[in-house]
Amino acid sequence: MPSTIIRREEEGESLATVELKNNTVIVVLGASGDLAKKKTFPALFGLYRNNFLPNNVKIVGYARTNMDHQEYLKRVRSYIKTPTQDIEKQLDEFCGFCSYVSGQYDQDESFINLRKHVEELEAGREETNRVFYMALPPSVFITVSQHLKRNCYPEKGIARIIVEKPFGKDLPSSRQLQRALAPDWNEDEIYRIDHYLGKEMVKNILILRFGNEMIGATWNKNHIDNVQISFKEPFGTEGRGGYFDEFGIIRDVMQNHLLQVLTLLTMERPISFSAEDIRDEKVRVLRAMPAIEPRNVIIGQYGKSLDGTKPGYKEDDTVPKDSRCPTFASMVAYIRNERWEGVPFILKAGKALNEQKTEIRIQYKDVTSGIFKEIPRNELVIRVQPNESVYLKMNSKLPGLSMQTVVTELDLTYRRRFSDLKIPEAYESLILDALKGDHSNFVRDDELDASWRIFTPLLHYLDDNKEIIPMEYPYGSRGPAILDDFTASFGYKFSDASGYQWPVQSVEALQKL
Ligand SMILES: NC(=O)C1=CN([C@@H]2O[C@H](COP(=O)(O)OP(=O)(O)OC[C@H]3O[C@@H](n4cnc5c(N)ncnc54)[C@H](OP(=O)(O)O)[C@@H]3O)[C@@H](O)[C@H]2O)C=CC1
Ligand SMILES: O=C1O[C@H](COP(=O)(O)O)[C@@H](O)[C@H](O)[C@H]1O
Repeated sequence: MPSTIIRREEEGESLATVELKNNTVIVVLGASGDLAKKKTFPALFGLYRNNFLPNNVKIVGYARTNMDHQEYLKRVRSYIKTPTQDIEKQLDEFCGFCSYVSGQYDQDESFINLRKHVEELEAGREETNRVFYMALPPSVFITVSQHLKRNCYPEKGIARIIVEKPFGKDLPSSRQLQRALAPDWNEDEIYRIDHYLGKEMVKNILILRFGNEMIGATWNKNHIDNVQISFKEPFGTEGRGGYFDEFGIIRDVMQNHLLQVLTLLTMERPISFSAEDIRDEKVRVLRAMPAIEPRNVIIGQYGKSLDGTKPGYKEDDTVPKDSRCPTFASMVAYIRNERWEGVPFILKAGKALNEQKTEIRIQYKDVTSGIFKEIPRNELVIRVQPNESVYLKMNSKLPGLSMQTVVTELDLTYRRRFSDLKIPEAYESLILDALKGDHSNFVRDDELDASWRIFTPLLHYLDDNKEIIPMEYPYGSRGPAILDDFTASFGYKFSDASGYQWPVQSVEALQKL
């Protein structure tokens, strides 16, 4: 009987989009690391619990750490934390198909050893599909991908390689990485993860835009004054200072996560929801964005909290005492096309701020003046996390006999709107996409190139000009003091909205204002 792979090829099915339902081994390289612990294994377990892993799947961990099978399983169990206690049986089943191989990242013998182990697990299978998940530091991406190709590439099945960011530090290093991967892995086999593309509300952007005439019709420079995309974390780089100092907030979250969000917000309607149609439109809009100009950027670095209880960035032992690394940045991107000419897209990202929040705020233009003395602008807010929601801030008449206006909102708060809500973790959704052969939520090579082109001149400018020192902001604040003037200078109007409170307000209290 011919293998299903051969049949599929004969029938003209592209192997790139084949769903791996059977005969699959997933190898997690870097299985002892932080990413594997926090994201990869919990996501694999989440997929298993929901019956989304291929039938009879095997999961192999690979890392340098020496440990025996039992010790490894103990680790895997400790990685998986769920609030319910009823998972013990499922955890036992999950561990039943997990195993571990220890080896080096730069030695053929180690990878030959890995192959032998995988082959034992595959014994009796006609088709041998292998998914390699690189939960590894970028310094070993290339050597590992080369060793995998040489020693572990399946002869009778589909191979896929999932690569984690960072994909380089600038345009030249990203291209170098691309050139190193390209001879061994074709673009169809590579899945570059940007985990923001797996987030529920980020995946919702195209539906909100293209599935609602009301939103679609106003989605342009004629109606939208400015857009803010904000990423805020209430904790510093504690424990990760060594890694972070080499990258900084712009490379860590802006060039990738926030730019991906911006791209989905601004691309034109794709011909279909297929991966290539979506990615073609994303590349087109990225190519219409000029490089970020340094004069449209502010950078900051957190110092001690005002009450002195939280340490400043440079107090971390792994951070150089004279570090100029930005832990906060805000910058403005523009798009030179008919739809967006002149609209500022304000990106803001920071660590050690006052709250945890990722949101998109679309601020509409002022209504024609005349009948209103002062009336706030409409804002459409897409709250990516936490408390996923979409709300449209709008003006309404205050109930009663007067003609007083009040800011209120059309509110789609997910946890109130949907019962039995379970929002999948971004990594669950992305690993499932990779198993399904769906590249829509992964970064294509030309997309990566276009995104680095937008950021590289700024990054080099900041790296080279040693006299540029980030502005200090206190741990736990909203960022550098200049921030509000900066956003206001690009047209953002902050409206205190006369005591606006969400979710409910008393009419009587508002009448007294
Ligand atoms: N469904 C839901 O979950 C809803 C929740 N709400 C909640 O109601 C509250 C108010 O919401 P909303 O009006 O949208 O948001 P906010 O008033 O909290 O913030 C509006 C924007 O203004 C910025 N900002 C805050 N203070 C200033 C300032 N002094 N000068 C200039 N800019 C400033 C914020 O930036 P920055 O982030 O940098 O501080 C943010 O981008 C929030 O807590 C929101 O979460 C409202 C509606 C629905
Ligand atoms: O990629 C990264 O993202 C996280 C934030 O991810 P989130 O899903 O919690 O929003 C960030 O903390 C980290 O510095 C960065 O490398």
